[in-house]
Amino acid sequence: MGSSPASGNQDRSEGDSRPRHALSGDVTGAATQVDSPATPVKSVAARAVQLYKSYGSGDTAVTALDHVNVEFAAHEFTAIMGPSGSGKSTLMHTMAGLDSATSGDAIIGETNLSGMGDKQITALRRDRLGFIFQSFNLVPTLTAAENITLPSDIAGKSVDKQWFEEVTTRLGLSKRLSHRPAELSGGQQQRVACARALVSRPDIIFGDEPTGNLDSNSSAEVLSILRTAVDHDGQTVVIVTHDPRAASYADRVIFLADGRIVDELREPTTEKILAKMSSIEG
Ligand SMILES: Nc1ncnc2c1ncn2[C@@H]1O[C@H](COP(=O)(O)OP(=O)(O)OP(=O)(O)O)[C@@H](O)[C@H]1O
Repeated sequence: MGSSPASGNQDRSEGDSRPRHALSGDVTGAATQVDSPATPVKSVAARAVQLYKSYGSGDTAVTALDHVNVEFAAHEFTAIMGPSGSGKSTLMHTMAGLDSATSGDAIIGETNLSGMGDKQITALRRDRLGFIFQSFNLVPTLTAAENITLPSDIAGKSVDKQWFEEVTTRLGLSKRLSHRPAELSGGQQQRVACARALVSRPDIIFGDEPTGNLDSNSSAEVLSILRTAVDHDGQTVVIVTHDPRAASYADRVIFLADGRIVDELREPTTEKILAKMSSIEG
């Protein structure tokens, strides 16, 4: 890993032959979807319906999400961007069951999180979602291998050994599995967190600024891991990021401002993202 920094869409040449969506039956986007009657309908991994979140009350109330409607397609990589305070983290956290909405629906697959109790949401997060946080969130007393299998261990699910080996080899962790987080670099720790998210084959991986604490090489590695998971394994990935270069790895970027989705880009490049950001920020 790491010898050839991975690249986002801006570096994908016309002749780029990497499989974009390896699972048959999945389509890449609206442009390919419209004309062909043979194109299957894109399935939705998660959606927000009139999702509303406010903090505080009275004069000090803040609207973090203002009746957001959005779908996250299965087997796609989506990046959420927007100015500071626009509601990115709130959207991701309510979709991922880390925070509850004031009203509206956050739906994972066919499961509506709104109205679910804490225990059910905890189980859903554990069984069906993967998380990658800016601060890695590894357990310091456990080895890399133990951290990777922890969610499955807690859920009482057996880990597919072959898949564990494939993921850890692909992520360049084979020789680091007995190390504790303090013995690993930041980039290695985040690769452990990626392996932890991937190994249980969750319905969706949510990343909250997953490259926020990484240098550019490690960022490129992590983004390339996520890109490969989507292209090669049909994983669904949704990240929040401030970094246009990170967002350029996505299939689609949605832009938030003042708690609303104000724009989106498909096949984004860093340049196109920067242009949208500056028009949104005025
Ligand atoms: N716990 C909270 N209590 C009160 N207000 C909050 C809380 N969390 C978020 N907010 C407010 O909700 C709005 C959206 O916040 P959010 O963190 O979702 O934005 P963001 O786009 O992720 O911002 P950043 O890019 O700075 O992380 C902001 O106005 C913020 O101040």
